[in-house]
Amino acid sequence: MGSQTDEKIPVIDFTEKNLKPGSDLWDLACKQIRHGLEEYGCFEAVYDKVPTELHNSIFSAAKELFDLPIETKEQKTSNRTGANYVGQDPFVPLYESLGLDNPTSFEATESFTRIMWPAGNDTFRESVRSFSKPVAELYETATRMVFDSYGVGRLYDSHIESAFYRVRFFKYSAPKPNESNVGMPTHIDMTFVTILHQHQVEGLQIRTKDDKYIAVQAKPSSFLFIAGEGLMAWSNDRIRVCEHRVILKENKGRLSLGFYALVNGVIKVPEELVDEEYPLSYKPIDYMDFLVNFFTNDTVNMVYCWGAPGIAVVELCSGAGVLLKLVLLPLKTFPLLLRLSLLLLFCEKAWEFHWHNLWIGCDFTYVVDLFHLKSNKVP
Ligand SMILES: O=C(O)CCC(=O)C(=O)O
Ligand SMILES: [Fe+2]
Repeated sequence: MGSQTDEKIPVIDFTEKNLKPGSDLWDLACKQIRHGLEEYGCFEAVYDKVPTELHNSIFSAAKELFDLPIETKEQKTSNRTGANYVGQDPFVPLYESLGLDNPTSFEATESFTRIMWPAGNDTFRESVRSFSKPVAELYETATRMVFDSYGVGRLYDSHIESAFYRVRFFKYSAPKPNESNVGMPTHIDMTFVTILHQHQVEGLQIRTKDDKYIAVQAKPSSFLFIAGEGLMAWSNDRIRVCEHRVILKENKGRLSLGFYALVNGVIKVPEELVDEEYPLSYKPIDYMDFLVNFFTNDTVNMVYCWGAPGIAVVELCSGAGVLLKLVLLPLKTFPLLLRLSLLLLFCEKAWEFHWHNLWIGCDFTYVVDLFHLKSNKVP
């Protein structure tokens, strides 16, 4: 299960000067994007508005941020849900991450920077802003193409007006000998769209429909546009939500960035996307409410697995937008009574969350029904 494949994700060249709405090149790119999103939940954008110097400066900024003491990184920086620091987590021991809201705004980046560095850090602030502006433009152009490709360009302006952006910095430490090299297990993002940008050390992998993984190369000009649950719901399930993971094969530490596009409003399936083949699948979703509910309900859902050599505990909530966590613990850690109560808790949660397609393999790799928008589904 989960072997690698040489299949290729569609690559769209955004450096092409003639890529203008209405041109043949634009129409072709729209088709390729739609194919990428429907088949893989993603496509790769080649983009030159983040030159190598900027690529290097944003990752130096990321490094400087992660080098701060944990207590500094743990401070509250935003009133929005899901921007908080995640780290020192036994479920994802190699992983650390931190979100910065409104990364194109001077005020927001200055306020974040002053919380982290009370004496100020103009280089950090300006690196974040200079990186986020062109990436926001990339998001906007690519999203216009997505809307055009479904014939709903009329809805594009209002969508962009309600967009809300966040940058999330990711850091992975190199696995120690005998430690798992899973940086982040397979999951989906609760964003509308995430644009991922890697630095030097590869690790990002995309899960295909037939349960193979495509490794995404780390190049300064490469940005991976991945569909979160929001875009999947908006498209009435035509677009596949992108399942992805991070595996650290190079035995080196790794930095990466996520540009999150969220929606400050209601996601509603456009009427053009409802037909006999795709009957309406989602009720309107107040997206911020959906995130707030998810994170504040403090859902700790455990999946318990009997049998040697261990016990798998999957927790479905964390502040990072990380939706799935896995840990292996020796069976002897759990006395019989605790095992029984975990099993009961699991059955109850499985029922509550409609995990229809849950299974756990004997090697403790697993797939849980990952989706969180179940309560918004039209029955
Ligand atoms: O590190 C990466 O490239 C991706 C991280 C990720 O998918 C996540 O934290 O949701
Ligand atoms: Fe992710």
